[in-house]
Amino acid sequence: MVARLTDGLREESLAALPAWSYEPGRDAITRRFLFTDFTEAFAFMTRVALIAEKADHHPEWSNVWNRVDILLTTHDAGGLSTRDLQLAAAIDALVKA
Ligand SMILES: C[C@H](O)[C@H](O)[C@H]1CNC2=NC(N)=NC(=O)C2=N1
Repeated sequence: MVARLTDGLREESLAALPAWSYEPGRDAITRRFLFTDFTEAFAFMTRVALIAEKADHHPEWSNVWNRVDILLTTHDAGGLSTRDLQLAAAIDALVKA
């Protein structure tokens, strides 16, 4: 099983993911994505879903029209792990492309 990140490692790793916010209450990271409309938002969610399923690591998320809110944490570890950092980086790459 993957381990929760230590405080030091978490701070260091999150410096590489500046678009994400740390949520201490959940030991999670969150990011809001805004698109032009629902079609664009849902297309993004579909791409994230395929990546998440392949990695067997899934976001907690919600969608309202053009907005997608994503929270990443590792349930098996009880907090943030390297699996969340990897998924966050892959999601960032999707919106940068
Ligand atoms: C059995 C399966 O591998 C686990 O339940 C996976 C699935 N997706 C997961 N996603 C997230 N975010 N955290 C997990 O601990 C997790 N565990």
